[in-house]
Amino acid sequence: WHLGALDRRAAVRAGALAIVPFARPLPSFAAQPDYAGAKAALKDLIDKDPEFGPTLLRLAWHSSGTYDKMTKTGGSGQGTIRFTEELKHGGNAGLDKAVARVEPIHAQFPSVSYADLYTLAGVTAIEAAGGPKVGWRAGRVDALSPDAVTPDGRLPDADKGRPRDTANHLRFEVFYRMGFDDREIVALSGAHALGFCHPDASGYSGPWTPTPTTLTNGYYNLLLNLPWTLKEWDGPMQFEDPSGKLMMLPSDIVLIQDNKFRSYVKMYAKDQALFFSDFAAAFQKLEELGCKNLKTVNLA
Ligand code: HEM
Repeated sequence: WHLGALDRRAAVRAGALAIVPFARPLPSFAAQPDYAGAKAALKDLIDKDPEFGPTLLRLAWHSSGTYDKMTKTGGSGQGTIRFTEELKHGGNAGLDKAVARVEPIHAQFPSVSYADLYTLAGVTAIEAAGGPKVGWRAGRVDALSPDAVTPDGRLPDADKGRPRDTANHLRFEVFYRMGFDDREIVALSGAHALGFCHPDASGYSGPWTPTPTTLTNGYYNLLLNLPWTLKEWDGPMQFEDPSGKLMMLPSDIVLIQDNKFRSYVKMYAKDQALFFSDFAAAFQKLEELGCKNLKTVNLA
């Protein structure tokens, strides 16, 4: 069915343009979600409370760290960590507070999905802590019901008993399941340069480094150079430095007990730039596991 030029003009005059078959689809006037605005609001939240930055980073990681490459389930893509069903998973203790503090930002930018917002919070926190710029792409679509929540047990436990069991857990049950290798496990663990363990969340206590709001390769240097001993207390098994102020989880200490992990710890302890570039690549991979059709957007 083809209209000649004259018929086409007649059709336009008759107001029938929309049914002319060769008319192009009308451009969409729906506003692009304001990702830059959302990022600025997240940055503002962190600037006002720098110790909350690491908690947001942990939120981003736990929202992504449920991915299973075999079944292609889990991952950050559907924003499911906001559901009580997922927040009550053992590993997510304390993250209800982080979800609650992101809520007003979602209310301010409702067209940015929760899934995008949580991962954006992670990369914003890394940058705010002086870390590398991590690539971030938009387009995650929130699940509307908790049906997409994956079973509890996909996030790492900090202690599986013997060091070899903890190492096997990190490798086979958690990080290889997501598609990471040993080098990436050690690079990602460097995030523990930031933040604290909270007795009312995980039960563990204290910061890993003396500068918990600044990302450096200090975590690796402390692991290698301090004499870590068992902390004597009523809480779960953790290690402390001679001052008693810094801590390591059994899953951190495993990174110097296992020879393969240890070689990467040494590598990053010597070279902060290499840590930053490996960390940025691994974190972008993490936050995009299982996500489809992501697109680069302007964040400036
Ligand atoms: C290797 C396995 C890991 C284990 C067993 C582990 C375990 C933990 C535990 C028990 C806490 C304390 C939570 C609390 O009490 O508030 C914590 C905090 C944290 N984790 Fe991990 N983690 C692991 C890997 C990672 C990764 C891959 C990242 C990010 C790339 C990460 C980032 C953080 C951050 C930033 C905090 C501090 C949170 C805060 O200050 O509120 N962790 N982790």
